[in-house]
Amino acid sequence: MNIRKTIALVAHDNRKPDLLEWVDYNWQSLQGHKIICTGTTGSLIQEKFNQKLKGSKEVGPEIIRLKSGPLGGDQQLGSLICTNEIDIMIFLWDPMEPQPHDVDVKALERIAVLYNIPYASNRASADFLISSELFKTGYKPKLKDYSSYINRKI
Ligand SMILES: O=C(CO)COP(=O)(O)O
Repeated sequence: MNIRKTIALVAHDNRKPDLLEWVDYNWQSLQGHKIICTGTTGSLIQEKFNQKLKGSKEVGPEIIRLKSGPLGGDQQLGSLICTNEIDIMIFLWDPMEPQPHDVDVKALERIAVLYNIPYASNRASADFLISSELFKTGYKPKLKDYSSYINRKI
């Protein structure tokens, strides 16, 4: 990944206030990067940047909104991870409430682990991630070699 990173930001409804507070605190560190969100999270983060930059000449980060999570947004995000288009994911999922698309959530988490992208699922991890020296530099996650699986005899 380059210095300019593509960062996925996603939160379930009960965790959106947490994520917005985190963005509010870290918005300057997010400037210059590209942000990809599921639909509703993306609208709220866009609003947050509009608020932060109101009356300033500075422009906010590019924010791309996918579909809302339950409507396929998690799957779209997983697909972007498979094609190496996401460098980092911060996904504050709700540990207290089942979601209609729990299977999609699980699939997204699995793909994030499979592709070894830095992934934070709570605020403390997100804090460590954004304050890491590696956040400011290029970094290449090491990928496991799956060639023996791909070339297996069937
Ligand atoms: O459900 C989500 C992630 O699983 C988030 O979707 P929204 O950002 O559209 O609320």
